[in-house]
Amino acid sequence: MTNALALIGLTPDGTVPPAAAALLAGAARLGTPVAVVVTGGALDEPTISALGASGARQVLHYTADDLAESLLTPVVDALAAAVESAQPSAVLLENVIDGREVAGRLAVRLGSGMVVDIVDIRDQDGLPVATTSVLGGAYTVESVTDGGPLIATVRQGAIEGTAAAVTAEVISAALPPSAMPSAVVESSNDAQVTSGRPELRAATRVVSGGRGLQSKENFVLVEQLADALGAAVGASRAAVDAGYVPQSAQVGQTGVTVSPQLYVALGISGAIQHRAGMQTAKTIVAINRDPDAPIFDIADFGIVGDVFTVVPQIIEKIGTAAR
Ligand SMILES: Cc1cc2nc3c(=O)[nH]c(=O)nc-3n(C[C@H](O)[C@H](O)[C@H](O)COP(=O)(O)OP(=O)(O)OC[C@H]3O[C@@H](n4cnc5c(N)ncnc54)[C@H](O)[C@@H]3O)c2cc1C
Repeated sequence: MTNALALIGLTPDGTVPPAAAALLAGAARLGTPVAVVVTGGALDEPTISALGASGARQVLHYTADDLAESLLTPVVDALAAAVESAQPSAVLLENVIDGREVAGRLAVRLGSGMVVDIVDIRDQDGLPVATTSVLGGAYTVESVTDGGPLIATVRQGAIEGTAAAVTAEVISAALPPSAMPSAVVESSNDAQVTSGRPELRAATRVVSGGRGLQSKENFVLVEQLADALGAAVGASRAAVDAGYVPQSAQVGQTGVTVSPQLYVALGISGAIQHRAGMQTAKTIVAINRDPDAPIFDIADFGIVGDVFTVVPQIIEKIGTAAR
């Protein structure tokens, strides 16, 4: 059986991130799931167990002395070494900035095909077939590669299910200093986390607000519903441009792409550029006072009404149900 690699970037405190399960589930559809982990030091037992619990049959663990200083180059080196030893049919990475950069550099090194932001992956007669959702979700595209492994970045939340839990076999190797040119990190500061809410891209529930909220003060209603649901807060570009929320919350073509289990759109018309970032959500709920708003074309549940009347009632009901 062929191997399929999943690059697992550990969290700053050394634990296995939630995204690992989806990457390994995708890899398991193609063959034997193999996790590739790059660290500056040893891997501890809980991390190895967690990788096995997420389905990694094998863990290819590379240590790199210059990992903290060399911007991503050691990770590309590690994946190139892993591809050489495991001869996989595919390499899956998270669709985040680092993941896309590593994927691109690896594809150039290997002369392989690369697809970004895939929403599904399957095996067809031993060939990995990756699916992307394009043009605002109006079309799906299936891609294969005709040489080398398929390199793909996977949209968070898009691949459902998990690989069977196993006991992972660990193979460790030290990476020699990279022969490739690399940018060098001279100093860095941790970003301040100012919210206890889930991170937007990885959230299983997202509540987004649009121009229909009418002001920054009113946008608190979106945050209240998000908190009642344990959801992340998103926004349309019109809401961002109007200054209701920072740009980091923008969902859509020029913002972030999300694929949560639940997406609630409040006072959002559903322009194609917004849909491009949320159309693959599993369940879409829209509240809009215009019955002809295009968001209702893709909503699973729609409420025609004023957000300032409907949303407080929903929050109240959620509170009652929780009591
Ligand atoms: C190149 C390009 C890239 C873009 N990228 C993005 C992107 O990444 N993300 C994005 O979102 N947009 C993007 N846009 C903008 C996009 O075209 C729309 O302009 C934007 O999505 C509209 O935001 P909105 O739905 O909040 O506002 P509107 O279109 O103004 O809709 C507001 C909605 O709120 C409803 N409403 C008003 N008051 C209430 C109320 N009290 N209760 C209930 N409903 C109410 C109205 O009926 C209306 O449907 C992009 C545009 C371009 C050209």
